[in-house]
Amino acid sequence: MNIMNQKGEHALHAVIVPTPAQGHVNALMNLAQLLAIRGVFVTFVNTEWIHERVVEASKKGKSLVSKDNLELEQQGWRIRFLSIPDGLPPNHGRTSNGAELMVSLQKLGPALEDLLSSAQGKSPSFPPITFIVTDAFMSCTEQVATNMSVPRVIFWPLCAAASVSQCYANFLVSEGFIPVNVSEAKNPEKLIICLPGNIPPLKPTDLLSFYRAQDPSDILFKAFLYESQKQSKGDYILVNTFEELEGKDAVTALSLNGSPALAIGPLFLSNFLEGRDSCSSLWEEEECCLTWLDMQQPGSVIYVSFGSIAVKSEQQLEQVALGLEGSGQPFLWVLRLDIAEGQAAILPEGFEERTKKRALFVRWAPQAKVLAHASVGLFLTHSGWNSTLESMSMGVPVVGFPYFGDQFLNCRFAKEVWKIGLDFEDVDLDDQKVVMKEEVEGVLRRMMSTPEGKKMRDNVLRLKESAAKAVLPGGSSFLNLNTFVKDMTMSKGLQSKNETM
Ligand SMILES: O=c1ccn([C@@H]2O[C@H](COP(=O)(O)OP(=O)(O)O[C@H]3O[C@H](CO)[C@@H](O)[C@H](O)[C@H]3O)[C@@H](O)[C@H]2O)c(=O)[nH]1
Repeated sequence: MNIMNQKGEHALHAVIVPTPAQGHVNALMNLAQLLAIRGVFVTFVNTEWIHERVVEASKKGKSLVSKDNLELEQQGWRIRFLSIPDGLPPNHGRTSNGAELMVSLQKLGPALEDLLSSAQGKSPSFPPITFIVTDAFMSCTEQVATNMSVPRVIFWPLCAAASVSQCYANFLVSEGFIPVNVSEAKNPEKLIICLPGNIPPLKPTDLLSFYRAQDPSDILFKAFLYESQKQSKGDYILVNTFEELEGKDAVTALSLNGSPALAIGPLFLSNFLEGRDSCSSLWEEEECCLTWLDMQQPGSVIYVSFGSIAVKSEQQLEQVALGLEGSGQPFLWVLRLDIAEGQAAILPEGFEERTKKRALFVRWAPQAKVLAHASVGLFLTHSGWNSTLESMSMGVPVVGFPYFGDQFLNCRFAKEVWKIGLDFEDVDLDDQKVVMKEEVEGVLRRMMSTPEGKKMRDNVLRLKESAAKAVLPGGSSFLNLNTFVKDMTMSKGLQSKNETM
């Protein structure tokens, strides 16, 4: 790929900075590929902790990223990987202590700027940096973009409604909705209808769960309010959703300063439909589960995964296990690497023996391929936004079992707004409550074998169709991404004009 375009100008060069967590890295890696296909050079900056895991997972899998090959060169497009320390000691429990991680990330600006400046000088095969795409929760990029005089593009990895609620968090403080009073969540008069964007009315418990802390000096509470201030100041806004799902107004509401705001998702879907691997798993994907799925009846398997961060108590996992057993359906369950060692302890006695003819456990699955498999009929999920998007894009209904952050909103919207699934009663009011096996079994049976479940399957199949339309050539997200690249080209032109003035 030539660093000059046909007009003799430098090609575009995007720096992409994800929040260091699986869901965020996946979405932005998919964006990196879609930009690269459109002729943009990409520098992808992970924290060292994430980078080491991607390299390690790719050694065992078939991904193209390795320690010696830190550039992904495929079909003429160029993505370069750089990494930066996250400021925490190596043995820090990053995902279990999100507050310390977030505070540390907020201070990364100077190190990021140093890294990019030295990379600019060292690599003549990459043109000068033209813009930074920053995860909405990486406020440290603000000063870097200003100092480098390049546009700062804010990428929202959440659905538009959750993004709007976060973007307007300081306003919600002034309206008295934050801190969230969980006990008022059932009061119909407490619905939040003051947010812009024509988003459905929100319940207080739909807001990011970090705002439930009643003590405003809580570290996460403060950190998310701080991010909110920075999130309203982007030069361009991109959201991982599609207009047909959430409407244009919800996306436009994310621009408080008149900057363009566009929906470009589901980001993984066009790569998936066109057979491109996202190369961003933090753990090795156990492809063997696909062969197991081949042997199951169409639409019969319940896929169970609670994403990369959510941790359910042992007692809760035991009840989930017994509920799955009682459902009578085959199931594929992702028990993550970090907790899989304790697998014997969390699974009820005799459970593995009793279910061995219809159960498979893996540590990490090729999730999109699993959801696309004809044998999968239901997804029991923590309702992370990527999992929700992947499920609807593959036409698989969901049972939501949220844990934190935006998952409560995603879960409720799946049930009440998009009508593609169910959840468990009252989980959103008290996440300490254990959902018992009878309820787990009951909800799974309602989804798998009642007319109500069939209706939700029909609804999700309609969404599957509109998601594919959105990302394929001529679709809303496809065209929005083209518009974005064109606008970045223009803003580059404007910049060089300003420089010569
Ligand atoms: O066995 C597995 C399990 C998951 N995944 C992938 O991992 C990602 C998980 O993303 P997500 O469903 O969004 O969950 P988290 O990793 O928990 O994501 C965090 O980031 C999301 C985006 O900001 C938020 O919506 C979530 O609430 C937050 O927990 C998805 O792309 C999955 O395909 C796999 O590849 N294999």
